[in-house]
Amino acid sequence: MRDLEILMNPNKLVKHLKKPANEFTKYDIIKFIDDHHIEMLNFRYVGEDGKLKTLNFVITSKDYLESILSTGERVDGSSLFSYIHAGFSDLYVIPRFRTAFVNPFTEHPTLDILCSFYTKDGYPLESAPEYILKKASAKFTKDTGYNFKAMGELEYYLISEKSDLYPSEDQKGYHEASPFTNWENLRTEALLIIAQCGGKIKYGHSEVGNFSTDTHMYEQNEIEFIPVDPEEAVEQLIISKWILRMLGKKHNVVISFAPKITVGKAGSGLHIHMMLEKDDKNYIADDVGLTDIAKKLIAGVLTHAQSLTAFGNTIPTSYLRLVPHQEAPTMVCWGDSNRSVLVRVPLGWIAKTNMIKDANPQERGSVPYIPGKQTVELRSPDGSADLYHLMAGVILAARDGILDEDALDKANKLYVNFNIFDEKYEDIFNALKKLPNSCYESAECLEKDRKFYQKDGVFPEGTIDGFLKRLKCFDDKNMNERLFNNHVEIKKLVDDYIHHM
Ligand SMILES: NC(=O)CC[C@H](N)C(=O)O
Repeated sequence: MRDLEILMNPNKLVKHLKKPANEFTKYDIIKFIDDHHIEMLNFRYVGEDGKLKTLNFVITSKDYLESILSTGERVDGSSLFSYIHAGFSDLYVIPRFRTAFVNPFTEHPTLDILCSFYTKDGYPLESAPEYILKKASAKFTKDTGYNFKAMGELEYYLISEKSDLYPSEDQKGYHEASPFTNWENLRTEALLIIAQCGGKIKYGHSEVGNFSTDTHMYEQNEIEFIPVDPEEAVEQLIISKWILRMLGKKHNVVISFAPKITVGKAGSGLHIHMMLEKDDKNYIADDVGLTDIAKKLIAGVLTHAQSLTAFGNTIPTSYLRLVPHQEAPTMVCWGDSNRSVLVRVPLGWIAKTNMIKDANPQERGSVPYIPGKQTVELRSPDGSADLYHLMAGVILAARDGILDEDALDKANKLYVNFNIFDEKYEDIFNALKKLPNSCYESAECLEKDRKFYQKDGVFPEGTIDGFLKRLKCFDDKNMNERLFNNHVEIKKLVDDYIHHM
C-alpha cells in the first residue's frame, strides 16, 4: 500500500522524500528545502472569505527556518475572522507538514504549507473552520467505528473573448474536446499542477454548460478527485480553486465558481461524494448493492439537507441554480443515477462481469477485480460553499443517520426511481420536502437545526450566529419571484458574487 502510494506519485515532495505526505516531518521539509535550493516559505491559511491567505518568509538561515517550522508565527485573527475581537486578536498559525507543496507560480523557488490556528494558550482555536471539521470527523469515527471519506466535484466556468473558428453547440459541452472547446489546455495544465501540489485527482472534463454572447464564450469545466480524509478533501478543493484562478490570471481569462452565471444555462455545483471506510474496505456497497449502513447515512444527510444549504449555498445566486431541469436538486429525496434527486447513487462497478476481458479478448491470465468504488453523492452544494463548515455539517448529518434506529425506514420512504418532475408523480412530488429557495430560508432552517450542529461543541454558538447574520443580511426572501425575467438585475447580482468563496 505504502509503496504503491509513492510510486508514480506526482507530488514533488513525495517523489523526493520517498514517503507518503502524512509521514512528512519537520526534518523532511528542511531536507527538501535544502536539496532544492528553495529560497522562500509561505504560510497559507483559509480566511473567513474561503480564500487562501499568505504570509511570506525569506529563508535567511537554517536556524531561522527551524524556528519558523518549530513554533509557527503570530497573526492578527481579527482581520481574518470577523468574530474575533480586535482587543484579543493575536493567534498562532502552526504549519501542517503533510500539506507542503512547491508553489507553482512564484518567480523564486518557494514552498507553501497550510497552517492551523491556535490560541494564546496554545490550544486549537475552537472556532477555526479547519478545527470544526477535525472535531466532526473525530466524533464520526469514535461513534460509528468508520472513517468518513469524501471528495468534491469542482465545476467552474471559463469566460473568454469569443472565437468563431469552431463554434460549440449551446448547452452541449459535456465531455467536449478540442477544437470544439477552447480551453482544454488550461484544464489539463491545472490538473497536472494540482496533482504536483498534492491533490488526488480523478479526472477533468468539459461540462454541459456551454454558451456564448455576442462578445464572450462561457465554457463549463469540471475537476473530480479521489475520496480521501475529509480535511484533505477540503484542502484539495481550496488549493485547486486558487490554482485555477491563478491560471485564469496567467491566460487572461476569468475563472468563476459562481453557482449561476445565466438563468436557463447550467449552474456550477460542488457535489460531495461520500464513502465509509474501515480497514481499507469501503462499506457503501457490497456484492449486491448499497448496504443498509449507506442507506442510513443517506437518511441522515436528507434529514439535515435543508439546513446544510446554509453552509453549501451561501449567496443569493445559489438559489437561482436550485431549479428544475438543470441537473440541480430542488426536493429532498434520493435515487439511482437520476440527476434531479438530492442524493444520487452513481454507478459503482458492482457487477463482476469483467468488462476489460470482454473488450480485450487478447488479455490473458486473471485481470484483478477492484471493488470499493461506490460512493453516494450530495448534489445541493455549489461553488459558493463554505467548505470546512459544509464538510463538517455533512459528516454530523451522516453520523446522525447511522446512529438513528429509524433511519432505514426514513431512507425507504424518500427513495425515488423516476424523474420527479414527471407529472405522473405529482402526488409523490408534492409530499417531498423542498430545499430552501433563498439565503434567508436557509438561515431559518439553520436556526431550527442549530442545536444539532452545536452539540458537543463541534460548531461553536458564535459560528452559527455568524452564518445566520450573513445569510439574513442578503434579505433575499422570494428573490426568485422578484427577479423573474429581470435580466439586468440578475446580471448585477451575478457580477456582485462572481468570485465569492
Ligand atoms: N453532470 C452534472 O451532474 C451537472 C451538475 C450541474 N452542473 C449542477 O449544477 O449541479
